[in-house]
Amino acid sequence: MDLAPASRRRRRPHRRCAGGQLHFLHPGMQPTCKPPQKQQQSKPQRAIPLSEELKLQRKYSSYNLPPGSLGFPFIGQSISLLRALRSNTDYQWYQDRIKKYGPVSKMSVFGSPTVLMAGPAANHFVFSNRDLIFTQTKAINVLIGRSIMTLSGDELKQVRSALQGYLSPEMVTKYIWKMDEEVRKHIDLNWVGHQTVKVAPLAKRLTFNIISSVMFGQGVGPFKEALATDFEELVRAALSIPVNIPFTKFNKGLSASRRIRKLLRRIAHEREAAFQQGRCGSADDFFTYMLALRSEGTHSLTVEDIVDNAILLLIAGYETSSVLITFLLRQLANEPDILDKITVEQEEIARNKGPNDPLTWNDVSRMKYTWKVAMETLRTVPALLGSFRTTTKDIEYRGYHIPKGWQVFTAQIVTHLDANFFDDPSKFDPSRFDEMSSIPPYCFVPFGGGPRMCPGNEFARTETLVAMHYLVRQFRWKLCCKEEGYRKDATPVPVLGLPIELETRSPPDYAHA
Ligand code: HEM
Repeated sequence: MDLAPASRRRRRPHRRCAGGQLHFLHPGMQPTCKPPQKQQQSKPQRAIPLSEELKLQRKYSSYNLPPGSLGFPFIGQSISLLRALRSNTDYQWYQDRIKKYGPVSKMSVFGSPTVLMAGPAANHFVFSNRDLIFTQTKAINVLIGRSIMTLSGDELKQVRSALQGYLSPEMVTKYIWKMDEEVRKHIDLNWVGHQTVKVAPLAKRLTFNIISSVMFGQGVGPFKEALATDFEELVRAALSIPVNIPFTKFNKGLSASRRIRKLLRRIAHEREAAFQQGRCGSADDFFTYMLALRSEGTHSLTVEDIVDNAILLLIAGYETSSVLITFLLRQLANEPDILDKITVEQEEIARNKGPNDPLTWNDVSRMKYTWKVAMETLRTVPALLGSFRTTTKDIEYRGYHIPKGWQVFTAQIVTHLDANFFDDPSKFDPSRFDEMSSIPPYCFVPFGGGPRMCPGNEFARTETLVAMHYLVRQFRWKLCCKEEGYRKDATPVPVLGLPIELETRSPPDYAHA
């Protein structure tokens, strides 16, 4: 079976199905949860057939496994967790488990024995333990190839440092004008003159356009539409069962992956030639940046590897940021006072600029209040569920043994909504970020933490603030369906896509020239 171009080339580090998106895609911590107590280990449910459970008990007879049950073979707790995510009751689901078993419990999700860990100390452990690696779905491995997510050792260090460099504030300063240009174009085309718009798909389109314009420059111009559709297909397939039968999601994803790869490979080779002839500089696009680093000996990635990482970066970047923009707009529809304060901040920044001057890094650095509102949005609706890892050897956490090959999982929402760390946690209150130092480490983790913390956080902050600058100055909006809820798939999605009624606020004197 021809799975994918990437699959022919390389070994896969591991192929456990985690059933999630990029599960992708902070020190001196004292554990805040109580130590494990015998009475917390309530009677294990006898859902798993006796022989299986006996096998397991025999295999790990000398282990002190965490309390909890692995449930039915293969299914385990997957269905009940998925149901909780879909109905947006996952916080309660985690709380029920924590109440029953304590902050460390075993279960089985998405085909693997998994240890759920709760609390800031658990976050710290998962983010920084060297014996844990990113959990990957087989589908993601096949579709995306040998990206940073699958690397280890020196290769991982090299790629991580290259990607971090490309997404660093110094680089964002150089390409922020492209974000500005894409936001203005997007608003002119999709928002101006419309009475209602659907925010979720538009935000996705906007963040896709921004990241593809920053990473590939004009190279994808004529192919942008097709590329966006192919990426949608790829993301859908990343969550599917990896069986290559015609017309399945996975099969369509494979075809999309081949088309994306073909286009990006061509652009990469063109850039390689231009770079060798001194016709482009390292800040021009992602490929030239990576080729320039290679020529300095910083890494030794092939063009094929660079293409794999470009695909990963694009996927990691656009889905998550679009969730943040969508939920910011959703929140602001119900918070006129907060919206007014944001508008004042943005008008102040606009006052000293010409109508067509793009926003600069300095401008964005002054959008402090707007970013607090964005952080509060990420606290209450994290763009990613949390972090999944897989153990590379038997490990120990708080006296419990976790066997090699098991998954560990921490959910962001568990600390984000914990009243021990955030007063009145269900209240939307951006002022809690006035003093960042008042938030204990590893409690607010929308971008993860430790050595694998999101390298795209500055990129995400900048594009979100640029988008908010133009949207809040130009429009006011109301939710078409006041009670519209949201479900969590790989990322949170408003059930109807968040249709809003738009009202134009002021003459668009800063619209795209
Ligand atoms: C609001 C927007 C974003 C959020 C909330 C977010 C969140 C995260 C989180 C939580 C992780 C770590 C997951 C883990 O530890 O399991 C992560 C990793 C990652 N993110 Fe982001 N992210 C965002 C935007 C971006 C953007 C814009 C980019 C790129 C342009 C990006 C690129 C990456 C990459 C490459 C990784 C993997 C890092 C590694 O493997 O070491 N992210 N992200």
